Amino acid sequence: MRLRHSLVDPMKPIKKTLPQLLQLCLDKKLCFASYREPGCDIVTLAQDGGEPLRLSVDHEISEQRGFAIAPFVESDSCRPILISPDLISVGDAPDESLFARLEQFGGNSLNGCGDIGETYQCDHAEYLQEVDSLVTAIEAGRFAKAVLSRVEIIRDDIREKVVATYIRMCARYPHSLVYIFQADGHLWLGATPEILASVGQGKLQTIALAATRKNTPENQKFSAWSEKERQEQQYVTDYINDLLISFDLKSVKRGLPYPRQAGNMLHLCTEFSCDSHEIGGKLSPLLQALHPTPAVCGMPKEAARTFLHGLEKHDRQYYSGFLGPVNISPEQISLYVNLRCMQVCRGYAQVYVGGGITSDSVAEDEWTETVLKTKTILSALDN
Ligand SMILES: C=C(O[C@H]1C=CC=C(C(=O)O)[C@@H]1O)C(=O)O
Repeated sequence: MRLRHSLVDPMKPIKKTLPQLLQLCLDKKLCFASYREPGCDIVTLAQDGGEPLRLSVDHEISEQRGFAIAPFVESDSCRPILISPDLISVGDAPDESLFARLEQFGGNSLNGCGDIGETYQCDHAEYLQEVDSLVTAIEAGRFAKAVLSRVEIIRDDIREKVVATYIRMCARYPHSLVYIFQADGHLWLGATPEILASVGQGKLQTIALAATRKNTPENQKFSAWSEKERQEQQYVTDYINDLLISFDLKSVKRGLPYPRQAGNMLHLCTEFSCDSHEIGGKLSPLLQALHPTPAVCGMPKEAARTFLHGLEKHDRQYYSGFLGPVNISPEQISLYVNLRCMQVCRGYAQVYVGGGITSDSVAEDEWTETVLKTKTILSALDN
């Protein structure tokens, strides 16, 4: 009897894949990030050495190169950091040689999912009460809008599912920045639709994004959106508009609001752009003034921030901070607000969601909206 030739040539090494590259970065406890911007290839970058660069106010972001991550509020366990690109892989078929190089890279036992201790998870009834106390404060004239957030804890060890979830999210959310990063004791992944600031091809761009509906053909028409929803987004538009004027940017162009897709949802969006030369190569002062916008904090900013600080019992950490690639492609910066995201820890994971509250908010509807937002991550986690 003659044996048939095997279809696999035993002498030819089997090509390794992007999921294997990402798993190697996780297992070696490297500082790394992988991301996919709308319409672009997946980019993976890894750093040789276990600690990311800590960013401070002295670092002008446009002079850096790497994947930048900034928290909502800086703390000892959550700092603004930059992962350096000692190795870059573009696309989903990484070159074989990258695996050998990665094997030589040094990681850090502190990287990867730490056990930071579960964050406070407020339940349905408590969330409704928090919305009501915000509405009361708004009616008393303390501020006009505040963005309340909460955490949903998954009591399961999902570390083995992280890479597959990220790959699924890349396929499912073509309109979002999809990312995974591991650094400084943190492991996060997310799919965010909100550009905070992007610079490239001579343009600076940002958007005012707020108000949420399910993605249906009817909701894709601006006319379907209520006065409450339009007002909720208008606060963000006015804030960004005034801020760009205060920076004396003369070439600012502003579009009309339209419903913009974000996974299974739509948000109202107004696009802003101006000539990037007007900021004279200095993006950091603008970022510091811009962030957090009323899409994640409130209006006026300080009054809302102070009230939220007293109300929310969890630490937002990197949720509603911002992150993205800085000069990975030359002179191209894309920073997104960190929404629709999950922090992976040893034995559990935490999904962060929030929503804008105004005087017309109905507490139960606000809860339902946050449940919808958790689905961005949870549906990709399951299958
Ligand atoms: C704060 C979040 O979303 C913001 C962005 C778009 C729509 C929002 C809203 O409808 O409230 C939020 O302002 C979040 O997803 O956690």
